[in-house]
Amino acid sequence: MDPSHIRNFAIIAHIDHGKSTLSDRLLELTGSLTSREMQAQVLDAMDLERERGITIKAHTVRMVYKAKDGETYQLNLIDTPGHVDFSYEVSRSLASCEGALLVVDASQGVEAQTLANAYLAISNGLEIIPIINKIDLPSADIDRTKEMIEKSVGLPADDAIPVSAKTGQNVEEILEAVVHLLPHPKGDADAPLQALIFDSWFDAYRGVIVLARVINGRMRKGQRIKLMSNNRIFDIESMGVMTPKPVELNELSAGEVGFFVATIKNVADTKVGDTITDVDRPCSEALPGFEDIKSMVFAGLYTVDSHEHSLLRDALEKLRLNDSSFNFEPESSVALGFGFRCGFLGLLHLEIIQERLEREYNLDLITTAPGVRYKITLTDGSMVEVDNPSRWPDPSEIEQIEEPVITAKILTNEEYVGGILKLVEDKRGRQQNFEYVSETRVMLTYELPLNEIVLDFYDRLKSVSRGYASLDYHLAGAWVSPMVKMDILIGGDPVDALSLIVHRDSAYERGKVLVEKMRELIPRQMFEVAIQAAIGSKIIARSTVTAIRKNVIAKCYGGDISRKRKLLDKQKEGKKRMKRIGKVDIPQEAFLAVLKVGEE
Ligand SMILES: Nc1nc2c(ncn2[C@@H]2O[C@H](COP(=O)(O)OP(=O)(O)OP(=O)(O)O)[C@@H](O)[C@H]2O)c(=O)[nH]1
Repeated sequence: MDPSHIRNFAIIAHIDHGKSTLSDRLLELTGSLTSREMQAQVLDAMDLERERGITIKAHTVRMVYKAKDGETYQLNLIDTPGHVDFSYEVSRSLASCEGALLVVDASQGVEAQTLANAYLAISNGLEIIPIINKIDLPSADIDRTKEMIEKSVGLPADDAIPVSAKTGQNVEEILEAVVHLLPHPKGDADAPLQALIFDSWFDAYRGVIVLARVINGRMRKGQRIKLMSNNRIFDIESMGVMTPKPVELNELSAGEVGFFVATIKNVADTKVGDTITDVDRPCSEALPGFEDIKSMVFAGLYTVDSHEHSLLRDALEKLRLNDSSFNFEPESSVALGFGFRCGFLGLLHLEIIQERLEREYNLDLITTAPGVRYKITLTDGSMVEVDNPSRWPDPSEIEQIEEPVITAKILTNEEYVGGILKLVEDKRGRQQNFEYVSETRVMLTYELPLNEIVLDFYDRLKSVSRGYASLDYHLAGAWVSPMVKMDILIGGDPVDALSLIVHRDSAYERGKVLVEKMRELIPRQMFEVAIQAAIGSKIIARSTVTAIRKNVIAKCYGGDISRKRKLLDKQKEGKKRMKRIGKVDIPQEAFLAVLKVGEE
């Protein structure tokens, strides 16, 4: 199609501001969907996405729109994931667009991810149309929202379009604005092929499916293509667009967006951000902005039942086919047996993988405390990267430790600033900026060690702000910090899976709270159990689970048999979620108790 009649755009928003609802409404208006098909929100296809109300994978839909000027346009809506863990994917989806709709909830106003996403769009050179959504709500305040868009995002808001994605009010105006305000793509269809991969996944029936934006040249069925980051060569077997149903095509040319299936076996070969070119007539250089995304958060995954270990490996392999940003390698623990050390983009990513393993593969899992990767310079001058406490070098061999640091932007109401400042100081944060973005809203910019964020930061931020704070972060560098390895001993034996890396100055406090928490979580046994926290050979905290005196069944003395049965069943149920370590049964929660340490 003639590029002057193509518009490629994304919808960006803070979580829950109505991106999916608006996308559905646009599809409906352009006749891409009948209202019968609208029952479920189609863009959030996976069950898990729907249940959690978040969009995990980016998708793209082609719509055909007959505008009021009588012309017919091809509108490609590129859906972007909304969460910080996936910000690289967001930035690549944006790089395949010329414009973006910035959706802001009129009752909430601008939030941290509104800003983060708006800045990503601006830095990718996109034209932005502000959309003020949810105007049907009684608490909607259009003027205030406009003011926030101008003041904090720095975009003119006079032309912002007030809509209700729920009732459909004013939504058609958005389509007109897309056609008239957003620039059309400018590629050259006769140049050598240059296309950007902005998503890929594994489909059980079709193999690896890649979403790409053709920047220059043409992509054709049967074409032999090369991926520029790894020089791998594949043949395009089929291609097309989602409408949102897949429709096969023979060609996509400069400016267009679509999917293709090639002879690709492994989704890890198709890296988001990579450039596709033609083998016989290659382009001279790759598109800018390619990054190999690295895991930021690491945790061990083990099955409660050690016989299920190979099932876990199969499940991880299958999940990895679909998600190249997640990786794993075998590890073993004296306490937990054989398991896997896994790397994730962030905490939400970890939770998603863990939940899918439990739900789709029916596995009962133990996750060890999530941590980060440290760069350690040893006294002999060599350097190692350590993300697993069990590989922590002997302190006498450590010269210097560097920990990853993020820049966090927290947007909140004035009245919660006090509580949040205390929290970020507690978490070793260093203030970079403190700024009023409106009369009552404050934007705090802090540098914080990532290690402190993966523990319990989100939950505590939510509780000190009663939910009125939003957070966005990106990796900013590293600090040299005196980190130490803290071991937990149960009944005198160190439990390797409970070890964690903490800052030296908070080790005592952490240790104290942790052994106390563990004491509450570990059920009483027939004997006394000591719980100790230690740094090296030095015990820094201790608590004791006292022994049970009576047999539980004795309580049912004289009772009828069904009560006794019930009690035994209940005990069995309890046992299932326990892991026996040495002589002691430790419940699953105890392994995550380290996460709760910061809570009052
Ligand atoms: N009253 C009202 N509710 C809306 C409107 N638009 C969306 N909602 C509701 O707001 C909630 C969030 O909407 P979604 O469309 O799922 O939000 P989202 O931004 O896609 O969320 P993520 O995919 O999680 O980023 C849902 O309960 C919607 O029904 C609107 O115009 N008015």
